[in-house]
Amino acid sequence: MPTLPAFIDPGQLERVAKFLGIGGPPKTQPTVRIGVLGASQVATYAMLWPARRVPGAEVVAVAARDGARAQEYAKQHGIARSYGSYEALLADPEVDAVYVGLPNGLHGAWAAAALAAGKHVLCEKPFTANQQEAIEVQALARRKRLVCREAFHYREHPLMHHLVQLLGGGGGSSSGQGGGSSSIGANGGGAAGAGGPLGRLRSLEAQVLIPKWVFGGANIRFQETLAGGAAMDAGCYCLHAIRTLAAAAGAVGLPWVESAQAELASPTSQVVDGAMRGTLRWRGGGGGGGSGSGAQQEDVTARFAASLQWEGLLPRSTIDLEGDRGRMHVSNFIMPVFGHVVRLSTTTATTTTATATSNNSTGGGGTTTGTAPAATSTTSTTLRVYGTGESTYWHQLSRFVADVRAVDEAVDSGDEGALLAAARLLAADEMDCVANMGLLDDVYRAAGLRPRLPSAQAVALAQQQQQAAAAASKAAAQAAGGAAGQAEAGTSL
Ligand SMILES: NC(=O)C1=CN([C@@H]2O[C@H](COP(=O)(O)OP(=O)(O)OC[C@H]3O[C@@H](n4cnc5c(N)ncnc54)[C@H](OP(=O)(O)O)[C@@H]3O)[C@@H](O)[C@H]2O)C=CC1
Ligand SMILES: O=C1OC[C@@H](O)[C@H](O)[C@H]1O
Repeated sequence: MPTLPAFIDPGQLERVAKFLGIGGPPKTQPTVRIGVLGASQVATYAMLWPARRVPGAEVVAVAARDGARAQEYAKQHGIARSYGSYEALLADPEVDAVYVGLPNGLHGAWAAAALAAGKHVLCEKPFTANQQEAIEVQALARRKRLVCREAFHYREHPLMHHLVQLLGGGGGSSSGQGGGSSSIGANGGGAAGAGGPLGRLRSLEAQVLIPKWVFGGANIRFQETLAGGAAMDAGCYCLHAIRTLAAAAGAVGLPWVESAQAELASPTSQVVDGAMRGTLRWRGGGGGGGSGSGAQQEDVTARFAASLQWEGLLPRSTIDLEGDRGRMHVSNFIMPVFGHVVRLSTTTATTTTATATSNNSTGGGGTTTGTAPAATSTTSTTLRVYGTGESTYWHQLSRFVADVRAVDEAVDSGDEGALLAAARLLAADEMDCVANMGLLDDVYRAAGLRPRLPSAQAVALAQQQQQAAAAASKAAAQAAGGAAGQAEAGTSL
């Protein structure tokens, strides 16, 4: 039997097969019937492939702006119904939930239209064009008692659950050191208390860098009227991961944006960022960091870097955390199923029990026992966390379907406890989306750019600007013509 080279993970083929939606249990549970807006590639891998393997999820319809393309896509993927407009899909009574995989500037409008039609929504990231739009869409979801979730698929993967548990210090090694164990541990594995094995969290850094060869200049990510920009596309992951991990480690409340710097995608646009970096800060406080000590804590800082014009060869997504007892590096947190690494290094001040024999003034012998700092030792652990080997999208869809069912059942039953649980579930999505979009707005402001606009507003603004520019150039031409005429008249006198 041939052996695989050591650098090839033997589970990888199986994970790739799962990513492609191959295999899986028979579908026996009641189904959430999903409609997809946009006959796109992202819909294929983020929704259609996982739906083949998620019990209770079924894609029943697709809509594209062009009916023939929708039909072709439906045929290719075995989808029962296709529509030539998004409105037509939303009018389908046999669709329970809608996946919005459209350009950023259209997310809010189509999520709202889907909610108004009584459908639950899974909306691609970033949730909307800006925070105001997020507030409005989520308020509608709350009123309609429908799930409306931003598709941060990475957060549902066992890797992210593991990191959250690790930083929260839940469960794990009784050694209190965490890093010393051979495995970080599926159950958290960290020290009980602040920041887990890292100790009190001091700083975090998240990077999502997309090589410049990946998207051409015409891509939606560079379009002003589609709410493009690197912070929107890649930065939203950074901000979300930073918020999630800092909260797990005990940082209280929302950070503020201390500074941000944008690189414009093209010299002709004063709006679209090709790259964005910045710094966030949480004010430390008594008891922050989860220690419960009540002592004054230092601030926590976070840096992020997002790019759509990175010089590197392959996409890169990393998280680095530093606490007062160690540091952690996580690679490929967005697409962990294709390989990722968590490297944890903890430094422990070891103490020894020193026993000394001395003579005291009475001449009798005495023994003094005490502890003295002896040395520090650093332990590094590297591991991968794949869980069952399912993709981030599979985990996302599984949870979405479960939550849609829970909310529908609560509403149908009218049971008070179930309704309360459902309201909490909707509130969690609302707070999360609104907070992330608020940070994105602040990042743009700190970088001297304006927050993005929903497409309808952006198009109207672009038209106004064009009209104003045309009027100004006409006026200038007239003024120049008038001046030339006067000059001519002057010379002829
Ligand atoms: N979760 C993830 O892993 C990923 C998420 N995304 C997110 O998904 C969204 C879509 O990105 P991506 O798939 O790259 O985008 P695409 O350029 O592929 O567009 C997606 C779909 O949007 C529809 N669309 C509607 N109006 C327009 C318009 N005016 N211009 C262009 N397209 C339009 C098209 O659907 P049609 O013509 O068929 O109606 C198209 O198929 C973004 O918000 C992005 O952030 C993207 C990639 C990965
Ligand atoms: O996962 C992703 O990777 C590349 C990005 O440009 C994309 O929008 C994102 O969701």
